[in-house]
Amino acid sequence: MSSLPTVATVIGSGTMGPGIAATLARAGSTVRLYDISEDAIARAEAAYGVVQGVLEAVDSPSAPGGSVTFGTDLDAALAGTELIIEAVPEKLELKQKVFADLEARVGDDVIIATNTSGIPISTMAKSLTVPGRLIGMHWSNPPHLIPMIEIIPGEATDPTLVDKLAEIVKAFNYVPVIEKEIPGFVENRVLYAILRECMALLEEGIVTPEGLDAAVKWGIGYKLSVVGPTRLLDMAGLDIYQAVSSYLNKDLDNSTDTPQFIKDKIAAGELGFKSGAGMYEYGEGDVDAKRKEIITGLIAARKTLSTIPNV
Ligand SMILES: NC(=O)c1ccc[n+]([C@@H]2O[C@H](COP(=O)([O-])OP(=O)(O)OC[C@H]3O[C@@H](n4cnc5c(N)ncnc54)[C@H](O)[C@@H]3O)[C@@H](O)[C@H]2O)c1
Ligand SMILES: Cc1ncc(C=O)c(C(=O)O)c1O
Repeated sequence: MSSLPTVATVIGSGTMGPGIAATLARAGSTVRLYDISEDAIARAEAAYGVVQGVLEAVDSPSAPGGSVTFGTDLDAALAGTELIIEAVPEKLELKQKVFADLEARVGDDVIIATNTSGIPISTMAKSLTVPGRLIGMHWSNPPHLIPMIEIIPGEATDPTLVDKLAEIVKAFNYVPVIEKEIPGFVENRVLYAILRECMALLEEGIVTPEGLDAAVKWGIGYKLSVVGPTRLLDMAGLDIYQAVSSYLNKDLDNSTDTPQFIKDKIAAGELGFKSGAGMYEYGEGDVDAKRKEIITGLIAARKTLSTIPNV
């Protein structure tokens, strides 16, 4: 019997919600995608066919009976739900307000999973009436393509939820990684360590954005997609790691704040794809074209990687 919930609810239909909902629905769940914004729901509905096409292209597990319904009626979205996945903006107070609204409407046995990028689960759980039902379920963007989910219990999380959620994740053929709670969890700690150094290299004018993207894609990116960092050390030799890290580690960027040039871009309204400029400039149609190239590349890479053994 599948461990998938018969009915699941996704709260927040922005960048992450629609792909999460579609992945569960394709695997067989009845999913209700809820947002406070009518516009966000309309965008998700309009894009649903494309997301389904991507799931088809990567042979995401499919079972009959699954579906997504879209709406702004919270009670309707929660009727009969067994699992709620919260994907509203990364603001502690907002998430806590959402949890209070949810808890007022559902029974104590309903699981609340949060897609937070790194706010500690224990901090969020403090405001819950049933703190044991809250667990971290961190999907990576785009969620319908990146087949790995971090599972993070907080101090109060019911321990049985960890295995239960891991079984749900396996049921749609994703890899669950169970972690201990720490700010940023594992994936974002590693990503933000890389991004911190990358931004410092750009700020100091050591390399161009194009050069940096090429060096990371074809150097560490390509290699790390096949060999994880631990195995990489065995491949390189621990003695080499010691020799290099003994002089390099102290030279690496250790700033604790966001770089000023990024803050300046944000102040100028340059947020990336969503505003037509960011690290790069985008002309008419460029953003759509880049999004398409990225999705096409991720589909091709996932297909290839799925044929390669874990080394
Ligand atoms: N974007 C990413 O790459 C990414 C990756 C992994 C995890 N996350 C995390 O997932 C969560 C959502 O991120 P996102 O990028 O999808 O955000 P987003 O801003 O794109 O979308 C959030 C959606 O939540 C809706 N919303 C706001 N308040 C709400 C409420 N009270 N009830 C219901 N809906 C509400 C908004 O209308 C919006 O559509 C965040 O915690 C984020 O850190 C994001
Ligand atoms: C820059 C950045 N920050 C956070 C996340 C996820 O929490 C992602 C991602 O999933 O890709 C990201 O790119």
